[in-house]
Order: sequence, then C-alpha cells, then structure tokens
Amino acid sequence: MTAQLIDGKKISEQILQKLAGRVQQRLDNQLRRPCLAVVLVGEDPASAVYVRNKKRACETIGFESRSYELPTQTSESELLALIDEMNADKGVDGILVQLPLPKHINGQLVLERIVPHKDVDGFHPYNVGRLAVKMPLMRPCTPKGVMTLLEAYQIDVAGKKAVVVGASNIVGRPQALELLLARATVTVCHSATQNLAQEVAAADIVVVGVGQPNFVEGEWIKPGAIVIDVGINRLENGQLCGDVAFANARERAAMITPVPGGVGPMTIASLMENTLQAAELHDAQLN
Ligand SMILES: Nc1nc2c(c(=O)[nH]1)N[C@@H](CN(C=O)c1ccc(C(=O)N[C@@H](CCC(=O)O)C(=O)O)cc1)CN2
Ligand SMILES: [Mg+2]
Repeated sequence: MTAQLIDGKKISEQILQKLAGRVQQRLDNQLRRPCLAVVLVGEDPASAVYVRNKKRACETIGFESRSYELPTQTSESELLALIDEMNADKGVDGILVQLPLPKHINGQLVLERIVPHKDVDGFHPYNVGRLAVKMPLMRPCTPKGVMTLLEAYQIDVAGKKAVVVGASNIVGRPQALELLLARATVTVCHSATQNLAQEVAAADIVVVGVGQPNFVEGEWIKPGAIVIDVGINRLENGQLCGDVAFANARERAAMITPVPGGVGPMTIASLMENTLQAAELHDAQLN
C-alpha cells in the first residue's frame, strides 16, 4: 500500500480564501478588519520565518497585523508591560507571542498574562481548561489544524484508537484533548513510555510531535493507519523533514501528511480562524 498524501497546503489555502470572504463581509457591514498583534523576542531564524508567514497570511486575507520585534535582552517585565498595553487596546483582537522565548523569560507567566479572549494561540490555561471540559473557546492552533485536516479528508475519529506521540503543551496534550472531544480512544506516549513501538502499532490514527527526525519508524505503523506528522526538523543539508520515517511509513499507512506541506500551513490557517473568532468576541463585547 502507498498512502494517499494529506495536502495541508491545499486545505489551508481553501481556509484562507474563505476567511478573506468573511473579512470582506465584515467590511461591507461596517465592521473592522480583525487585527492580530505578533510579538517576536530575539533572533531565532525559524521563529522569524514563522512570524513572517503569519504576517503574510494576515495581509493575504485582509487582516490588520501589528508586529513587535524585540531584542533578545528584553526583560520579562518589559514584555509583560507590552502585553498589558495590547490587552487594553481596543484595536487589537488577537495577541500572539512567538515561542520559544529567550531562557531568562518565564514563558508560562507571559502566556497567562494575555487575556483569554485575545489568546489566539489557545495556550492560556483558561483556554486549555475549556478544551478539557468539552467547551472549547480558543483552540491551540496545531491540534485544531490536525482536526480540520482529518475532517477535510473525511477521516472518522469516533471510536478509533488514536495514539499521540509527544506530550508538549503546544502539541501533544491539546491534541489528545481534541481527539478525545472527537470521541477517539486516546493514548499519549512520552519519554517515560515503555514499548513505544507496540503502542504506535496499535494505532488507527497516530499523531507525532516530538521534534526528532525519524523518531517513529515506518515499520511501527499499522497497515492502513492514518499518520499525522507534526514535526518540523531542518537537516544539515537544509532539507525539512518530520518526526516519522516518511518513505517507509508511506508504504504501510492509508494516508499520511508530508513535511513540509502537511500540518505546518494548517497551524497558520487555524491562527487566522482564531483571530477572526477573537474579533467576533470583541465585537460582542463592544456592543
Ligand atoms: N506562539 C507559537 N509559537 C509556536 C507555535 C505556535 O503555534 N504558536 N508553533 C511552532 C511554530 N509555528 C508557528 O508558530 C509554525 C511552524 C511551521 C509552520 C509551517 O508552515 N511550516 C511549513 C514549512 C515552513 C518552513 O519552510 O520552515 C510546512 O510544514 O510546510 C507554521 C507555523 C513553534 N512555535
Ligand atoms: Mg507540514
């Protein structure tokens, strides 16, 4: 079996196109363009690319974007003060602080400072908690993008055995909550998991986000499984690859996401959806 590719680039472009139409409708109804404020601290080259792509997506669909590019030595209190300003600013709908932050800044403190209805990344404990109690508001972008991809490819999740490899706050944990909400039977694997190969081999749907190339071997994949690779690793030769040994996994899976062009573009599409949602919440508060 050679797996069908799940085309995240195509689906993300369709989402952006629909969002552009909804922005136009807002303008026709005398409503503001949604506004996303993006904060980048330091000079991590990958983060700079992601921030640039987020600003470009805003431009493509007609959102306003504000950009704060701060030096590495920015203090935690300076960053918190900027967030307080943006929280209070009626012109800002969504606030995003690009991760990772420099080591001297407590990232959790910063994320918790963003008011939950402007937390378009969905990382505030309020938003994670709402997802956990089956009342999602702002949903973390990468796991939400994965669910949108599964839906777009008509992959039925209810009753399936889903295995999430990786338990990070950005990917693994909220992904497990999303899959549970969609009524999968969910297992989360992490660095203390024993018999990882056996866990993966039992999965109808496997989602991998650990940040290590070829971490999941192709031979572990159950024939006919759905493989979602959230990893983005840059190799020494400059090529990008995921966390799954793609060529071998593709020979066993029914469907698989490529890297690049799989989950990555969906993260940005979900962020744009969340920003529109934040603008709608904001309209309701202003009225
Ligand atoms: N505040 C946040 N920080 C980080 C998040 C996040 O969701 N919020 N996720 C990642 C990085 N990320 C978004 O910020 C992200 C990563 C990758 C892509 C993407 O489109 N990847 C492309 C390849 C792009 C390239 O050439 O490098 C793909 O996979 O096709 C988008 C967003 C960590 N930080
Ligand atoms: Mg990808």
